Amino acid sequence: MAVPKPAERIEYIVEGGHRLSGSIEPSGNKNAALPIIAAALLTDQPVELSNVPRIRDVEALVQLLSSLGVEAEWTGRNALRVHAREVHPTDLDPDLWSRIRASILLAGPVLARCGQITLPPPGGDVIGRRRLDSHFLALRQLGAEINLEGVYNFRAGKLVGADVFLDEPSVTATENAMCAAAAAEGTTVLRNCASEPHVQDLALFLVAIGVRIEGIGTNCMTIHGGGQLSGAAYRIGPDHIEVGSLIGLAAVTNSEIRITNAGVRHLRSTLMGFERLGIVCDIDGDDLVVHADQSKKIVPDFGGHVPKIEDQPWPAFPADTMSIAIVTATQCDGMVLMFEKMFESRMFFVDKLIAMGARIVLCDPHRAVVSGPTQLKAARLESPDIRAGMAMLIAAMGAEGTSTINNAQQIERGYERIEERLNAIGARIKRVPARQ
Ligand SMILES: CC(=O)N[C@H]1[C@@H](OP(=O)(O)OP(=O)(O)OC[C@H]2O[C@@H](n3ccc(=O)[nH]c3=O)[C@H](O)[C@@H]2O)O[C@H](CO)[C@@H](O)[C@@H]1O
Ligand SMILES: C=C(OP(=O)(O)O)C(=O)O
Repeated sequence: MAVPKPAERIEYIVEGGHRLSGSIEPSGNKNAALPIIAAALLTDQPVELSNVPRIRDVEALVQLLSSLGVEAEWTGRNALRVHAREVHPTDLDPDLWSRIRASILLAGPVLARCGQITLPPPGGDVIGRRRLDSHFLALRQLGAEINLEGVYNFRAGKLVGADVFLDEPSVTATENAMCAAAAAEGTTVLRNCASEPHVQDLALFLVAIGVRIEGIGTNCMTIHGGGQLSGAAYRIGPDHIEVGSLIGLAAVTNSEIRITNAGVRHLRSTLMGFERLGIVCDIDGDDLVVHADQSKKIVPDFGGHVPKIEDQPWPAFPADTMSIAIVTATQCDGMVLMFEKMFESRMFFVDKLIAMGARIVLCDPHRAVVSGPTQLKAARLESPDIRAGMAMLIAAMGAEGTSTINNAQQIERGYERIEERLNAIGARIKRVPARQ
């Protein structure tokens, strides 16, 4: 699958009102695959990755690796071999580098490996200001000199371990710092760091190539750097955001589905969020079963007060599941406050749900009150970002009539062959090139 040029737009035509049934397995975690592929540059030995989601962001990162002179080849549908025998961080194509957020994840590994890299500002979802200050703060403390005039230039004669306190638990800043610390001489303590499942996955990958790390899964990691790094075979964990999306989808379409190999140990906050909406899943080994007969009654707070679902850094409810929870709440009985604390533009897509018949009051950029249930009606939609796009796809599948979702290539940045996989369990989605 080639990375789309910006003009290559995809449209989904979605027939609403069909129930789904059967089993579906989530893909590997996008936000784990990206830093792990980047971290494969820390070693000059081959790395074999499996369960790699074959999505647009990953394909774009693989292209970035090739532009650095790194061998990266698909050895199976979801298997990627990366061999960074050499890394040449020169003449980088700004267009390619600014297409995805994850390009910034190469800063730590390439700096560690080559002593310098000059990056164009990264791209990614337009969901509010996306500060990089925590990346700069951490890499500077590990010995990097950083010049930020126009492009971002990172240099380091030698990276040296340090006691780093992040100004916020930024996911990608933690990941960059972990990679730099893995190569830095001595011990690094990373305090106030992120601990999302993808951060843990990256840590386990670093361990697999020979880095000693304590505190994985907590907000304080100790990384013993500077050792010889090897190659490894590593399997990427399931995408808990995709699992959350499938729960929402099943609830909105009144479907019974089994989500296989769902990685249930990372789902507590997600399940708790959906339980507040009256959606209870059964855990069966590592599978999750969403039954069709959900009460979908919003559970009020003690004393009958309006409850809220709010996102926060891990282990709280994930920011990337918020849009999915909002569309799900439109089909639930009662009132709930959705509080998106992390991004200031992620909630604006609710105007599309309102146009479809949802009762939502957007109080400010961070808070929306949803009152349900309401029957959604088909509409012509446009996806602004990965998760809002998925939320629209869910809305369209639960709506009366046939909807069109334009800009659906955004959804494909994060979800692999989603129309094919959902059609296999009963959805009616047609994927077509967008009419210009
Ligand atoms: C490639 C990748 O991995 N992208 C993920 C990564 O982005 P990314 O690493 O860019 O996100 P960050 O963790 O840096 O921060 C996300 C936003 O939350 C804010 N913030 C963060 C921590 C905090 O305690 N308080 C706070 O308000 C930040 O200022 C920022 O606006 O993490 C985000 C938050 O889980 C996810 O939405 C993105 O999908
Ligand atoms: C915001 C997301 O991705 P990115 O950080 O790559 O833009 C996401 O995965 O929802």
